[in-house]
Amino acid sequence: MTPTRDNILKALESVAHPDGGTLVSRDLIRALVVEEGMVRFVIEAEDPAAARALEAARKEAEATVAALEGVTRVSVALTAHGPAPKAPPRPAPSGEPPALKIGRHPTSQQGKQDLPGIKRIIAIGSGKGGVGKSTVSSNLAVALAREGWKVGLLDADIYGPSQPRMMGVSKRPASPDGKLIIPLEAHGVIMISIGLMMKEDEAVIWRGPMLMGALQQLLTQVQWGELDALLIDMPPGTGDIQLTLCSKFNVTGALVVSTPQDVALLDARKALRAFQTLKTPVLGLIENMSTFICPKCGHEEHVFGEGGVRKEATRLELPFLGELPLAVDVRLAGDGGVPVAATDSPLAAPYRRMARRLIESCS
Ligand SMILES: Nc1ncnc2c1ncn2[C@@H]1O[C@H](COP(=O)(O)OP(=O)(O)OP(=O)(O)O)[C@@H](O)[C@H]1O
Repeated sequence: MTPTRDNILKALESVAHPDGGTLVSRDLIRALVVEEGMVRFVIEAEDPAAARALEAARKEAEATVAALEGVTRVSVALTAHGPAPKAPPRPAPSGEPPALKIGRHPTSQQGKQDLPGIKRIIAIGSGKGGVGKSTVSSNLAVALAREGWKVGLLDADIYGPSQPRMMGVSKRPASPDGKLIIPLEAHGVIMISIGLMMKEDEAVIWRGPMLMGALQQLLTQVQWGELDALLIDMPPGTGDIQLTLCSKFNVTGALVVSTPQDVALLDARKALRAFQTLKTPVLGLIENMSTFICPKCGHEEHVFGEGGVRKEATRLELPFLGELPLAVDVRLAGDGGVPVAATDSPLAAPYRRMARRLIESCS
């Protein structure tokens, strides 16, 4: 059997850290590479002293992996990423926001972190890309704000941050002291996007630890103020952002968006399972692109199938928050920077209903 990344990490869950927990639970395994039978990885300690204390754990990790079926060679290195106390960060010049510390590992936390002043953190995820997760996030944020909630929206979709376009903002957020980031406001929603924090031509290949550091900064360094809910537009699929968010922060719950199409539902199940594994309650399933009503003749077509997400919610005994139609005006509104939920269009109604259902279920 060829060893996989997953079964190596599983095996490493048994290797204890001298200060409690394991190498895996403390998130110290980096750069795990599996090439046929050859396995290489790094155990990254806080500082050189901690690295020395981990030598026995390194040997145990090596032996544990070497004992796995299919492993022919193992190489485990110990590194320390904080060789000397760092100088305090220089404030960014002239009110510029601090650069996201790409490459920085998240500051370790004991237990899950609350965000002061924020009553609820709600992750909006999907299994598959392109099912409308960002469209739903912006419209739901606006609809909740119209219902009287103070709402924040964090666009954490590093693969394609679309909230600046959908919410109609493009300004780089300011930071008078170079540390706290002042969020922007659009359509009654306080927002920040990972896209607004990066220079336009900055091509970044994000690795897990980089993402985690950047996400942690956006959650903790943005001056969110008092919020009834902070909605987080997650990248599609399951990955490091989901893992960091749900394991390091007290996430109230997750909403999962899917189209009724079978393939999208299959992926949505994976996202649901991942949230459940991370012990994050699923607050509801949302069906996007449920039905298409021809604006010319009024004919209704179930382009991606009918009622699939509702059925799935019933099957899994999870709340179903509603169906959202596929409509050209929803796309045009999003492309134009004014979510349809912020307008008087009849298409705002399903988002309003969804917002009311969510508020009800939270009270
Ligand atoms: N209900 C809808 N009616 C019409 N167009 C829609 C609807 N929902 C989403 N779209 C359009 O589909 C495209 C993809 O939507 P969106 O970016 O919200 O999806 P996503 O799941 O966030 O995608 P990604 O995987 O890129 O993050 C966008 O052009 C959006 O305007």
